[in-house]
Amino acid sequence: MLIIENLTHVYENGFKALDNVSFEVPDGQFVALIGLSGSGKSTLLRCINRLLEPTSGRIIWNGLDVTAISDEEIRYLRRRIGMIFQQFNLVKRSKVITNVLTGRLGYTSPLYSFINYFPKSERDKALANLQRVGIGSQAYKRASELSGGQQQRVAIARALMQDPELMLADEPVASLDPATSHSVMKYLDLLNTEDGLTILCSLHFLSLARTYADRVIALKDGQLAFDGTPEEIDNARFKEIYGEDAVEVGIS
Ligand SMILES: Nc1ncnc2c1ncn2[C@@H]1O[C@H](COP(=O)(O)OP(=O)(O)OP(=O)(O)O)[C@@H](O)[C@H]1O
Repeated sequence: MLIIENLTHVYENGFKALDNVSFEVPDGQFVALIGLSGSGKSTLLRCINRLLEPTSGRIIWNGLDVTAISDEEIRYLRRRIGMIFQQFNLVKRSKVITNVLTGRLGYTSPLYSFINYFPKSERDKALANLQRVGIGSQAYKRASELSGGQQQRVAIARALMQDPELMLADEPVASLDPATSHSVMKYLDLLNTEDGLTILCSLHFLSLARTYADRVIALKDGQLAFDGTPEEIDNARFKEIYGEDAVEVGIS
């Protein structure tokens, strides 16, 4: 269970990007985080794994007060929480499998990565995770040779090396075309339904949230603007979240 309690984040320049946000996510839920660009989605996701320091409020994850932990505990936290990003963040000139193996770094000796040696058990795990996201055959190509959708699946496989219990996805398909977006989203969906992985995923397109999420949380100007099922978002709610002039466009 993830509990967000009165979370506020104020950037150094004084801008309040998150304003007293509260909600709870039970284990195993697929939550889409929506809202206009600048509404605070990335800020919220980054507070959860302490890439950003919350200004006030609390985040409790599986009983652990994330807002009050030591640096040592932050390392443990980041091992248990996977994260993927809009720009994939791969080392493009390295092989796909090497990129995936770096996801295991919190677990194995740093010396392994320094000498570019990983034990067979780790390599087998990396290959299995690549197979899981449908790109086992690409393991020995350079990451730069893969398409955007494939690169994002490498990033998912890398996050899976941590055996995460929670996956944070920050606009994972915002750089991809519609068809490719589904090829990434369907694997997040698979990990959610087959492994019960809890997913918190920010998305630009509400239609993707409608297809994949159990629940939608919307932010507007850093405040919680909606929390409910995708079906509950009718035209009036849509305009509350995105503004009067907004029109829903599909991604199909
Ligand atoms: N380092 C920073 N210093 C000051 N303001 C910031 C900083 N980073 C982000 N912001 C501002 O905080 C607000 C929320 O940003 P955030 O990236 O969380 O929004 P978002 O909903 O994820 O948007 P996008 O969809 O564009 O990524 C924005 O207005 C942004 O300009």
